[in-house]
Amino acid sequence: MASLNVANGKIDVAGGAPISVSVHRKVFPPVGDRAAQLVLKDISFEVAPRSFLVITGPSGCGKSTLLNIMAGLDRDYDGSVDLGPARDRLAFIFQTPRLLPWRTVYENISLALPDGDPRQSRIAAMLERVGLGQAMNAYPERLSLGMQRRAALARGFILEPEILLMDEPFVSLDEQTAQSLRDLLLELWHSHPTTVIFVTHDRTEAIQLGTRILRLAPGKASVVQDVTIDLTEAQRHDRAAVLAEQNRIFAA
Ligand SMILES: Nc1ncnc2c1ncn2[C@@H]1O[C@H](COP(=O)(O)OP(=O)(O)OP(=O)(O)O)[C@@H](O)[C@H]1O
Repeated sequence: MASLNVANGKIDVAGGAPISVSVHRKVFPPVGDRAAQLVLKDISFEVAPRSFLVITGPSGCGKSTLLNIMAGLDRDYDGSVDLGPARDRLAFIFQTPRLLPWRTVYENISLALPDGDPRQSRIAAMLERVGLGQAMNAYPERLSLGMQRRAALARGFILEPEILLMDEPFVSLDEQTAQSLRDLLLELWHSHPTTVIFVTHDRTEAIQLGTRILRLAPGKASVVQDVTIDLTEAQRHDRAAVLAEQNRIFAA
């Protein structure tokens, strides 16, 4: 298994097989009066194991479509995705937390695992870790959206995935709650190293989280920018450093 070394706040990634993505064309067929739409064209990239790739760009540029293709949820495209041996250890955290309302928080996490799986014994600790120790026997309707998203993080990380796909998981939260969830995600990622592919339209979030950013643009159907983010953990929490990086990247 690859190792993750955290030294001086920087993350060095080593070992494992990269993910390889090559989408020649993704076209949505015509719907009603709407003509067929070319959404993705000639997109090829590799993702290093244990890296944190952010796919960003404005609404409608094709971020979710690309993520769904990578997840195998959309197979109607021209191209190929090779997740390597990690393909069997994949988790997906969606924009909506997707908790079953008739199950407690604990049961929602438990249902993600087979009966008798040794990871079942780690659920309570994981819920403590994400700040839901007091809420594990509550039903989702009693939780705030931020707490539901903590539960979704717990359900994703309890699987100990090799690949974690996340589609705008912190959207529609107030900034303080979103920031606390971003901090939690980075903590979980450091202690449970995995390849993360994270979709967001939020440029600040992209820079705070990613080790690399792929930017899509509306109407282009392809990657317009592919940049490495080389910030320390301290810099990721420093507004001025994030803003400077934001100007460097997105002004280009
Ligand atoms: N099932 C579908 N059928 C037809 N068109 C679709 C379908 N899903 C997405 N599209 C269109 O494809 C384009 C890209 O959509 P996609 O959801 O991938 O964008 P996005 O960048 O993730 O946007 P957002 O941030 O708003 O979720 C949009 O124009 C959208 O309307």
